[in-house]
Amino acid sequence: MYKVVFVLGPPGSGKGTICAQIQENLGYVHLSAGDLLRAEREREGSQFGALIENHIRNGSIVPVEITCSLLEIAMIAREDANGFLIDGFPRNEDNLAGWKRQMGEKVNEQFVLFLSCPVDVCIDRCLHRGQGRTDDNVDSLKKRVDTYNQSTFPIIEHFEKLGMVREVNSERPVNEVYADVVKVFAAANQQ
Ligand SMILES: Nc1ncnc2c1ncn2[C@@H]1O[C@H](COP(=O)(O)OP(=O)(O)O)[C@@H](O)[C@H]1O
Ligand SMILES: Nc1ccn([C@@H]2O[C@H](COP(=O)(O)OP(=O)(O)O)[C@@H](O)[C@H]2O)c(=O)n1
Ligand SMILES: [Mg+2]
Repeated sequence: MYKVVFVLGPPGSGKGTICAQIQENLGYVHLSAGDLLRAEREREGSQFGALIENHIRNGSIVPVEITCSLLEIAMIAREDANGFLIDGFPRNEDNLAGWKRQMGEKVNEQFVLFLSCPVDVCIDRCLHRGQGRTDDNVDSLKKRVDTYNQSTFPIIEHFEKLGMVREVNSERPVNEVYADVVKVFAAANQQ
């Protein structure tokens, strides 16, 4: 069984930043669904490049069969891992249903780390992220925030009802956010 922590929050809430630090210090392997999709988009011979780029620019969600397979392949490649941080997934009902079908029997879901941050702060961070992403522009960001509110927040609520959500306010400086996140992991791993 793979041990899994889902990391969710609006675009720019700091998911990638915090996951990198947890990977470095706690030995979980960081798998960003967005990074895996961008790598697949660039892969020579991929049938999905154009489809993925359309979704990314539109801030809409790629069909789960593609994303979940990329995640599973990446997990199989790191079977030695202590656990996995699944960053930016599941982002809608389709993601959640597909994950349950494909991975439900193979994983132990520890908790959901929810990085909460006001949308205006998140948008500002994305506009200054400096990674040259095709979706860090005002038009795409509006759509990404809509998708977050309409499709992703209900998934967080679903996990909340199951008692699985650990919310950390990520509007604060990274070191303060990280300190609280470490406490969440420490508590979860004591059980
Ligand atoms: N707590 C924070 N305070 C200020 N800036 C942050 C914080 N966390 C992340 N950032 C910056 O905001 C941008 C988005 O962070 P990132 O980790 O890529 O977020 P996400 O993966 O949730 O979109 C990056 O430029 C990052 O350096
Ligand atoms: N589960 C996912 C995650 C990302 N994506 C796509 O990839 C884009 C970028 O996701 P990301 O996680 O890298 O974005 P951030 O929240 O890190 O800013 C999303 O807006 C979607 O178009 C997806 O389709 N399905
Ligand atoms: Mg990210």
